Amino acid sequence: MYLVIVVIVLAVWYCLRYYRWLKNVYFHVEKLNGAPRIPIIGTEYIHIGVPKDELLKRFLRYLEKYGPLARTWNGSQPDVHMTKPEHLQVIMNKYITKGKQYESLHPWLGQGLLTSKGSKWYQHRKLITPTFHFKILENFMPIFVEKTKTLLGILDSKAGGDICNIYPDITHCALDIICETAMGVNVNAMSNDDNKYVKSVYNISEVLLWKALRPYIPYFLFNFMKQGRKFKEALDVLHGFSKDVISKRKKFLKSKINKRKPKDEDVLGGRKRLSFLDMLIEASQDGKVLSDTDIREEVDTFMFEGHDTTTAAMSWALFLLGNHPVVQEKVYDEIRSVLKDKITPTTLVELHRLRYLECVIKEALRLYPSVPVIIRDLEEEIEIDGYKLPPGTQAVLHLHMVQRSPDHFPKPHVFDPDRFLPENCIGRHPYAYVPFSAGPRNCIGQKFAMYEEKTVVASIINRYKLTAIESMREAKLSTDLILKPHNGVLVKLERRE
Ligand code: HEM
Repeated sequence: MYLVIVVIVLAVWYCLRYYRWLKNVYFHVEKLNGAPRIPIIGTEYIHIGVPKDELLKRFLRYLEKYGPLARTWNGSQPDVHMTKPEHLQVIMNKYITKGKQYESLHPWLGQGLLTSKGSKWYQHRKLITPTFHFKILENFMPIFVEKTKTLLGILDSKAGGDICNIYPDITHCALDIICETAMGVNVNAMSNDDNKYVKSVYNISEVLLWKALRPYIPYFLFNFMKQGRKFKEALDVLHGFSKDVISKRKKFLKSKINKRKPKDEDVLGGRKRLSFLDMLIEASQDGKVLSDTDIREEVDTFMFEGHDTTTAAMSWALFLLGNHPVVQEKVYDEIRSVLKDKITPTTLVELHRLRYLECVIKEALRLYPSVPVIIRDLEEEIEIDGYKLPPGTQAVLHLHMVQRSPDHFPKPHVFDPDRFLPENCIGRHPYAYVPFSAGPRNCIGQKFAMYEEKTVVASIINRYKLTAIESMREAKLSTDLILKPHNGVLVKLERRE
């Protein structure tokens, strides 16, 4: 008898919930175009069996068919895909809570800047913003230069020979740069990519993508699977490493304060500049403002956001230059006129004078944005293009599609750095080009990224003539967590002198 009552109550409760969902969510979202929804799995079937290098292409076709505002269903959860600058402008400014899909990053990054929300995000963003001031970034120039010179040494051994893939070398260089600037430690990824920390960064990114493509696997099951165990192993190494660095750094900085007259050389492992970690420890006021966990989460976030993104951006820029010899020579001429006989740029003034190179880097980020998609949680109802989107909808903002819109970029698939000459930007919609996002949650590291990219790319073009092996048409796009060239960057390198 009791069982019958329980079943009836549950059935009524379920029917009411279902009715509410139909009325408040389903009927509104179904007004948008999209593939037919199947109960329980929604439209997830559209990704099943699609290889990694086909995912983005397939989805672009979906958006071409159903866009500019299209819907998919992740079970009963609606995702609305937006492809116009006007959509991005509204969402990026009004909604600052990240989409539910970012939850897979929580075990690694916790509540760091990228993933946190509400007042915690706001306070941390306010606290951390000054550490990205260009005056502070200027102190990182010697690190960019030192790592770039090591990279050139590695590329020298590949020049004049067979076809080589420079993507792994660029990745190691970016990792060395971010480890030293974020934590003040050298992991020597360029000389030893067998390093446990470096390997764990690769492993965790790989597993995160694997899991993102399988939202139907619950976490309790995932933890017992091979991929789940690999994730846990990598996580232990990464957290262990950053905790260890933080505690050593704290002790060191404390002992420095206690010394009456610290020598300059003591400040940072023989260097005067401070790493992001040192600045966070200073701002933490002995745990009153930032706890040790807060600090670790922010440092891990810099590690995650600050190396794969710049690697992809530098690699795509080099790939495009390798495909466009006339543009490459124009960049080379500019570099020679700014650097004269120097191997690498060493000051911000020199970087600012590399204006045409900046246009190249911007155009590369237009065609191949490192972060092709951003997701926001619509916490309140919104009306967009005449459609009512209920609270809880995930707004999926397709930067790569917006940036290839013929309405804003004539011949959008053609590589043309002149689009970014100041006179050609006049009148362009401010949200037609947003590789670093826009609004309150834009990329805090965009200046850092631009300085790093300019230093590395200028130095490579200054030393070698690059010929790309794959054309733009041939190159396959791999949507790991970021947009990468599926086969790496295959080139022939020829020393210029
Ligand atoms: C070419 C290189 C880069 C690109 C294209 C890029 C792009 C982006 C984008 C699109 C976002 C917004 C993500 C979202 O809303 O989901 C973002 C956020 C962020 N980026 Fe970058 N990024 C780059 C480099 C960097 C670097 C070098 C750092 C740090 C050293 C960094 C740190 C961050 C952080 C902390 C956030 C979160 C900011 C917040 O929510 O307040 N990024 N980035």
